[in-house]
Amino acid sequence: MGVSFTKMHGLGNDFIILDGRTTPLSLSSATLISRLCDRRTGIGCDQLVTLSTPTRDGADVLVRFFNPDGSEAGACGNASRCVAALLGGNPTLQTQNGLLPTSQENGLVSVLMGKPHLDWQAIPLAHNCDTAHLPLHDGAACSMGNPHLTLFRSIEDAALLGPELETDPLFPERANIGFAEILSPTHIRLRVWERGAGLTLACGSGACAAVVNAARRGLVERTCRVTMECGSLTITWKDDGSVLMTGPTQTVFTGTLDESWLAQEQTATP
Ligand SMILES: N[C@@H](CCC[C@H](N)C(=O)O)C(=O)O
Repeated sequence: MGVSFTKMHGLGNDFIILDGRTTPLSLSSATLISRLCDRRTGIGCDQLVTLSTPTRDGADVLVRFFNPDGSEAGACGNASRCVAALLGGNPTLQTQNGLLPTSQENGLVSVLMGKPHLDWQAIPLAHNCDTAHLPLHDGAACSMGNPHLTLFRSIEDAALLGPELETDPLFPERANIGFAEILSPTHIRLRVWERGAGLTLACGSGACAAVVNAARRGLVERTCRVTMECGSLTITWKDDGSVLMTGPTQTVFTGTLDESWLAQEQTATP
């Protein structure tokens, strides 16, 4: 019997969601993940997401996020919102970055992404830097459970500068690179070169990081609309320090993975 999956997206940031809560999945190979994410020979997505039985009190589901290069990410904002929409109700998600409460209202899905990590060791950076004014294109860095650099410059620079900055030695775990244009004190236009995925149409944690990094520098207020290629998220950096992200999600289709893929899992070399 094949494995069923759901294809979803949040503002064009698209995901394969594999639900292993009833039938546990053995998805250990980075090679297989890359093959599934491939848009020509696999299903195709920006991130592959697995659901399993939670291990922490108060969580409804354990969620893991994988990039097309096979690497695992500690956070994925848009996928978190898609999982909440898929499960319905207001599930609490167990992630590498802790428990994330979710809510749904008027067709929009919110995730409380937790508090950004602003100190250089937690992002992590390779050495001590003023994380709001990095000596790298005058960017600002923070972690939303995954590392983000935000540069306040044209979104047109993303394809050119993103690849080399993702692997800059300043980021020992690589980084997601956001290009943010400040349109007004409550509106940012953003494009993100994602670690392990390249240019995507939207990045939820990148939108949170852009608002946090811009607000730290006094460029925007703590609630902002962040517009990406296919629409906008509303981000609020709350007074208690946590970041709330709200926006639309869409289920595209459900399907069943051909059994031959499971044989690949047995033979694929990580
Ligand atoms: N698209 C995501 C972020 C996915 C993970 C990222 N590429 C990483 O490696 O940290 C989002 O919506 O946050």
